[in-house]
Amino acid sequence: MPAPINIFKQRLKSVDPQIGLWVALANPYSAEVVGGLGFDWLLVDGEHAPNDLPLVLAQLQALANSTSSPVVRLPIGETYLIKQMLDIGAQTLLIPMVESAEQARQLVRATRYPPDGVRGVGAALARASAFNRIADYLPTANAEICLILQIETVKGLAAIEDIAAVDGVDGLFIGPSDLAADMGHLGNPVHPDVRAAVDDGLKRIKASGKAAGTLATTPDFADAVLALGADFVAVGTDVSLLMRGGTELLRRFRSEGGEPGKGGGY
Ligand SMILES: O=C(O)C(=O)C[C@H](O)[C@@H](O)CO
Repeated sequence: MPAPINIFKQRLKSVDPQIGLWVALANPYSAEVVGGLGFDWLLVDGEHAPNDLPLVLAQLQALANSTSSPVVRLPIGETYLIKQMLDIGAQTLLIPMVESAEQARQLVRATRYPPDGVRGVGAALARASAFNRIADYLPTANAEICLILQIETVKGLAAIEDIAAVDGVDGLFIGPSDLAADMGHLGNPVHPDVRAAVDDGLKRIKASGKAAGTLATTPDFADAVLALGADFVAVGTDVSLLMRGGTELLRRFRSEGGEPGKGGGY
């Protein structure tokens, strides 16, 4: 029996875009709630949500029966973290702040077993191999790993073609918030200059033959990048859904209710 098929990776080859949701409440119960909504993918955020390895594991377990594909974002692209996330069963990783082809090559090697890479062999202990019940996990795991690298600085934008050309990189994700900050528009991911840079970056990623994705902070933003041909787009976050829904509900009964966050949507 081989490693589990990575549905998210497979769907990147289809013409239909994958619509996702950012999951940042850092809780397996709420992850299970959104896991039943029907999004194509759910981003378990290990960078900006208070997620540690055990909590990411609990959310992967909570999503085990969901039709949504879990994508796990690491706080940083460190080899040991990649090893740990793959061993607990993550098959699609999002790595922030990538700015060069050399960095991309190192990240690819961290996701692959030798001789293609340096992933440590611990499958006998790992959820990823169903605790060694998947007899052919080791020879089949590499092919089911999907590596998405984040482009979210001006330097990263300039290196898109070099990064996309690295074998083993399956997609590039443009991070509008950090890109806006690096462009001098902190807190305004929908600034016209940022929007133009995101759109141009997505077009270049597509032209490179790799999958292009982003987090659209407003519905208009989502419509625009989907029209450009983006392959995987997160269209909201669990945190903002809770904040916006709670704010609007309270305002229904109490006029002094607060305002949903203005930080660029979500
Ligand atoms: O830079 C971005 O935008 C992203 O990488 C997504 C954000 O980090 C996400 O956490 C929402 O703020």
